[in-house]
Amino acid sequence: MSIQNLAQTIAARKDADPATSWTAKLLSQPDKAAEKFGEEAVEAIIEATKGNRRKLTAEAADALYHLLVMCAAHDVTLADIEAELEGRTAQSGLAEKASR
Ligand SMILES: N=c1c2ncn([C@@H]3O[C@H](COP(=O)(O)OP(=O)(O)OP(=O)(O)O)[C@@H](O)[C@H]3O)c2ncn1[C@@H]1O[C@H](COP(=O)(O)O)[C@@H](O)[C@H]1O
Repeated sequence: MSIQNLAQTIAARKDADPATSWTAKLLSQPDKAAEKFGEEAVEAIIEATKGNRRKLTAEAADALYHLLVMCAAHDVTLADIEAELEGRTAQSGLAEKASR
């Protein structure tokens, strides 16, 4: 699944029943969403330091999913994040030209 499709799926869970959807449950509990992102990020770090590529891939997917849920719980969308990244690309381009 693409990150864009995952973000869309998460956004669509805002009106879902927290009893049947883990995503809806986290969206209704922003602090829990943040806690889960922290846990998954630490698990990804552990696998990275162990050099376990397969487990790092799985933990990175968990961390990415929970990062998007945490952001969605605060109405920060993937488009917002992409716009932030785009702004940095433009800035670094300017900095590169200025340093020439
Ligand atoms: N990508 C995910 C995803 N990744 C992880 N999880 C859930 O996150 C929960 C917590 O993960 P953990 O790794 O902590 O699970 P755990 O059982 O505690 O295991 P460990 O901590 O021991 O590793 C589990 O219930 C997982 O199923 C996810 N739940 C949903 N999605 C996506 O979200 C969509 C919507 O799903 P619902 O949440 O069911 O609406 C799905 O179609 C998926 O695309």
